[in-house]
Amino acid sequence: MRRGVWMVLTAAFRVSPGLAFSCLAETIGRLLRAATPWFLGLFVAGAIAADRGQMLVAVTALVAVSGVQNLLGIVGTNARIALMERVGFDFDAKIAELIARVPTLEHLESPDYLDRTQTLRDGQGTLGGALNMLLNILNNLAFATGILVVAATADWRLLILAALGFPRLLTGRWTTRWGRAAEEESAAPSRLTQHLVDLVTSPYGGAEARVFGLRQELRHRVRDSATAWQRPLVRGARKGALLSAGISGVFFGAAIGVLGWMTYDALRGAVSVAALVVAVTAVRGLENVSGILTNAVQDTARLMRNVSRFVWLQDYVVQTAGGGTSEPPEQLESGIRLEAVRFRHLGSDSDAVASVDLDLPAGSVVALVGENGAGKSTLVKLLTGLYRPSDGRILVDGKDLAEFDPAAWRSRLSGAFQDFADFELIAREAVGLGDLAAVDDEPRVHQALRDAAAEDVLHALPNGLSTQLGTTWDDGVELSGGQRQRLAIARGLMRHQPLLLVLDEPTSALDPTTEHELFHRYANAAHQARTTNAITLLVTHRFTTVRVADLIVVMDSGRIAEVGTHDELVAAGGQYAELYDIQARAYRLS
Ligand SMILES: Nc1ncnc2c1ncn2[C@@H]1O[C@H](COP(=O)(O)OP(=O)(O)OP(=O)(O)O)[C@@H](O)[C@H]1O
Repeated sequence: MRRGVWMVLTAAFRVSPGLAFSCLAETIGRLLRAATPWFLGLFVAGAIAADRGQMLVAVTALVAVSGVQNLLGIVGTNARIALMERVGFDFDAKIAELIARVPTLEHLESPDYLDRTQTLRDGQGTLGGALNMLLNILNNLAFATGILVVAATADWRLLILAALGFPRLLTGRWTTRWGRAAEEESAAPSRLTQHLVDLVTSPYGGAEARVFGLRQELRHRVRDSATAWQRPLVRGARKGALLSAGISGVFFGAAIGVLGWMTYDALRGAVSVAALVVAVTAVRGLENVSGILTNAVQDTARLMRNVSRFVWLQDYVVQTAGGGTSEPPEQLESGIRLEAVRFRHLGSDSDAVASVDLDLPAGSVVALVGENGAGKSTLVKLLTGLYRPSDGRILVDGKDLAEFDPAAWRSRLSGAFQDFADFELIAREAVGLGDLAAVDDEPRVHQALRDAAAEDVLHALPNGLSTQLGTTWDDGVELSGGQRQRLAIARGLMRHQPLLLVLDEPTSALDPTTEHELFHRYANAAHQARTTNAITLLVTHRFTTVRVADLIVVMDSGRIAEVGTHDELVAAGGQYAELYDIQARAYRLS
């Protein structure tokens, strides 16, 4: 809890010390407001004693308190709004930075992680809101403390009234529990109402509703589910209101008793009239004290819920962000070797990659084939450092991949993936981002487009490389799935001389002939550029496109089923030969 509060406070003072101090103006204003009964008492005492000086001082103080409190309120509120926004942005930036700092991808596939980060992202504003809550708590506590001090100095009996509000503090928990139970009870009907409303208002559902004459029926169902949704909430709110009214009744009953007792003492001269005036004017404030404390407890719990998600993300990043510090080699000497590499996805009960031993020689073109779910993409993610092996080692020129700085290793990779990112930027950037340093280098971008056989995509763009992609933007154009994929491939070919070029089914949206042609291009380019000793790894489940690879690796259920050249594997008559034959025949038939 302390860490959360400290985090919000330090963020506020770091983002803008001036605004952070200005927020305290509101708190001072609340303290002044709490002192109002005391000045009123001073005024009445002056009036009784016919002390004009005291009356003047008291009136001046009352007017000043009211004016200054308003002024401080305005300064504080404006500062609070500006600061909330800035703290919110500061946390947004931190969340994005923290998420990006995790070098692997496993977390992005974990339901628990996704649930938590989704809530965190949904509630990004609420981290700015956490500051708001903190300031509310501070201001309200300042008022409560002020009014308690004023009451205690006026007459001890007023503290009985303050104490009588405390049942509210205890019953606050019941109200929260009722509220939560009501929310749970109404969650399903609420979703149903939303679903029915969507059905009626969406073009597809709307069409069926009309064709099948369901409009009347759906209207009744919406009404019934909306009633079922609201009923528990209304019931919960009514119970809470009744309880609160009961506590207020007890409080005001006691207040009448205490004030009557004090009036009796005042008539006897045992209590000053000033104290009586303070008591009368402080009653309302004293009733609020318990409400303020109840809210403070509830707001603190909400604040901690918001901040604790951020603290969780920070801790998670610290736990997972480890990695080596070594630099990868400039050029591969022997290649990459996998030794008994095993990987299991979080929450899965079987290995996606099971004890794989494999040599990828430097300078080779390797094709990784296998049926859906064989483990190809998982192996690629292990090689690119996006997953860490559950067991075993990946050696790059004999050195464990885990020893390399993850960012340095990734800077020496290049590739295109089946789940490619769809950058809605101008075309030059959408390709050039493959090598950030060359993002504005048009000749390089053109070369990458040529290498990816994507020149024809460029011809389809009205403003060439300056065309905005994505129709949600002004003058943006929409490309087909295949065109977008070719731009992604071009992006993957931007980086010069990577140590490992991975093409993980980047051609899945293309027809087999184009894929075949593209792979020939890559293989030729890789063979010509052998001086760099880079490994080109092409992943596909189309066996017919991989003949030219130096090495074909067949995966099956997470294991290496076969390794060899096309001729060797065909001669072996195993899985590759069989599947190659089936696919080649199907291809010839089509
Ligand atoms: N995020 C994940 N969580 C749990 N299991 C996963 C996850 N991703 C993949 N798997 C499982 O791991 C196994 C290997 O998947 P992988 O994506 O590596 O296969 P693949 O050979 O690339 O398949 P495809 O050709 O369909 O792309 C499959 O059984 C798959 O269901």
